[in-house]
Amino acid sequence: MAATAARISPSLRAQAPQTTPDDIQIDIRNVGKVYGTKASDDPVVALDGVSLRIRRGEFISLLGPSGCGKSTLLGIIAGFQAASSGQILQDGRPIARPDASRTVVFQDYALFGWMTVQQNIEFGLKAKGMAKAERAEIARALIATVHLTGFEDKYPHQMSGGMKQRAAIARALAPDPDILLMDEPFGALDAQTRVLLQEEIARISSEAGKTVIFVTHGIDEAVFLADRVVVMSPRPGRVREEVLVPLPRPRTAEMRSDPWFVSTVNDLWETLKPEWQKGE
Ligand SMILES: Nc1ncnc2c1ncn2[C@@H]1O[C@H](COP(=O)(O)OP(=O)(O)OP(=O)(O)O)[C@@H](O)[C@H]1O
Repeated sequence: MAATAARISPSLRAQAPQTTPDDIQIDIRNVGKVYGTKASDDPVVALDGVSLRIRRGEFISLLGPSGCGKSTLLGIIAGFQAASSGQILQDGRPIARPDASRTVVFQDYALFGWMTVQQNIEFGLKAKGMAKAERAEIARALIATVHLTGFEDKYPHQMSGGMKQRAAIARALAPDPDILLMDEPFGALDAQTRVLLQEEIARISSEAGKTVIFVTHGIDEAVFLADRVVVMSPRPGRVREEVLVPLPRPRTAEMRSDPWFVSTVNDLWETLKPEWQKGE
């Protein structure tokens, strides 16, 4: 079963937003996932009894050691795969398949190599039958949002990792999804680019008012970005604890030296270190 809120101090708990049923956008109910259920396979229990309720507009970081089921959970929320038990509701309806209300940003950018930045961003809109002028305008605005103006006609191989990930974020935002799912999106980037993109995704997600679920191994990244950090246990993945982040928005670089930020990152590291070491 999910252990919840063990780390939330009474003073922070008082600051936690009051949640009404209408605010809940994603309701993860006792979800389990077992891989390899054929007789010839050794079953792998990736998730066991995960329950989590996510508010509209909330930024959730899913943090945990390698193999704890973070990507599996994200994939079930996306609709790419089914849960073995339990269910996930979006606005009260079970998620059964991928749809444009939830888009995903992956670590490896997943851009089409034969398309320019502009074409990549327009791709989903074109598939929906949107007129050329309208989709070009949406793409132009998003290109400006992710600071790629001037690179519209570049192909992915002509850009750095950080630029490709900006383009991938713009492409994910193009259909105007309600929910943005991000699976270690900055994992392949160098440390400096990572920090810059963290600040940008914090800005973009609050400006756009999206619900974001952000999978990461990075403790400081998880805390810097989130309204709530959900810490998962080693496999089988369960919700082990949750940390409410009281830092105001917009998040700024100086907050990384805020005493609460520093001590929370250190506490989480102390908690997770033995598991990280075991997983090495
Ligand atoms: N298609 C699959 N078939 C069998 N086992 C799988 C499959 N996908 C994932 N697993 C196993 O399920 C467990 C959870 O994997 P998952 O990728 O969800 O974890 P994760 O927390 O995202 O890991 P990482 O941080 O390393 O990406 C792992 O033990 C993994 O080997």
